[in-house]
Amino acid sequence: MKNVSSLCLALLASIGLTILALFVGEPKSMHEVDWVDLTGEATSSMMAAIWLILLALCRPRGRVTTILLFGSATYWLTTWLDVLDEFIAYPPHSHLFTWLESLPAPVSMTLLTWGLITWYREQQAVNRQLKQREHFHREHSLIDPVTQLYSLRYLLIQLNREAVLHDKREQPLSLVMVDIKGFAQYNRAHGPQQGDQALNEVASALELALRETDLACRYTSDRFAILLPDTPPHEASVFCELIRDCCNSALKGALTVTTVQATRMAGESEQALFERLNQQLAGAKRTSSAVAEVAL
Ligand SMILES: Nc1nc2c(ncn2[C@@H]2O[C@H](COP(=O)(O)OP(=O)(O)OP(=O)(O)O)[C@@H](O)[C@H]2O)c(=O)[nH]1
Repeated sequence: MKNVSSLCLALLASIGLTILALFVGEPKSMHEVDWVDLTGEATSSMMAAIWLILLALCRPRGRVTTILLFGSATYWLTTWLDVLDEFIAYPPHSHLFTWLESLPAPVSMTLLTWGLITWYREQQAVNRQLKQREHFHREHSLIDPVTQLYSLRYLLIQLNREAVLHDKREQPLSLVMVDIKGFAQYNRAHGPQQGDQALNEVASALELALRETDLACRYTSDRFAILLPDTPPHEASVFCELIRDCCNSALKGALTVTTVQATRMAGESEQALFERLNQQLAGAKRTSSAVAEVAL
């Protein structure tokens, strides 16, 4: 059990104080006991004991917990002395128990206040850390870990922005899609590390071929998408061929890519645009397989 030593210490202190009280004072007779007072003080003491146990059980070890445990243990001991006071009469010349009942109370309150302030500061630091971690995660989920290109999520954010400009200012907006042919088989034959290397070669080729305003992202496993803002269809078509040649020469004949391009129509949704590109890609792959079969 966490913080069990603090609980044992508090219990030992209460036993010690009880023995000392019995040693110094005289037990009161039953008719001297003020039962209303006793009920109030016993309830306070019980609640203080529950706070102490809960703190010991719930809090992890550390500076804040130590301060809070000391504070609440001291508070519980003062309430315990109040309960004892109901059963034991101290001699008028002995001030020890008067002091013990009065002095630790402000000390315990000061400790508890200090502990709560430190707890608040600790929580603020934890919140800051969590925020930073969440920000880091959000930033990095926009980057594909294998190719270091942007992820599809980032491309969609940018596509949304560009689509607004496209609709408002009638600036043409095109997209190119690149797909590596037979990548699954290449992966099986050469292993995933070689597969990763091929993906990185395509990514580097894309980065070299891109203009400053273009944006390449990893669309899915062996598929890449390139956003070409302010690019009309005929320019996109030239760019599409250029990208295909760049990727093929980067892959040095080990693999080849299929590329297709589409220009966004006014008001066309991102989903419809990608659907059009994927259909074009499927058509292009079918044609190239048919050509390959004829060649064989
Ligand atoms: N090395 C590697 N392989 C991946 C990664 N992500 C997905 N893959 C693999 O890429 C392959 C993609 O398979 P397909 O979509 O069938 O692609 P393909 O074999 O090129 O098929 P076609 O595109 O129709 O020619 C699967 O075998 C995936 O396991 C990755 O990050 N690294």
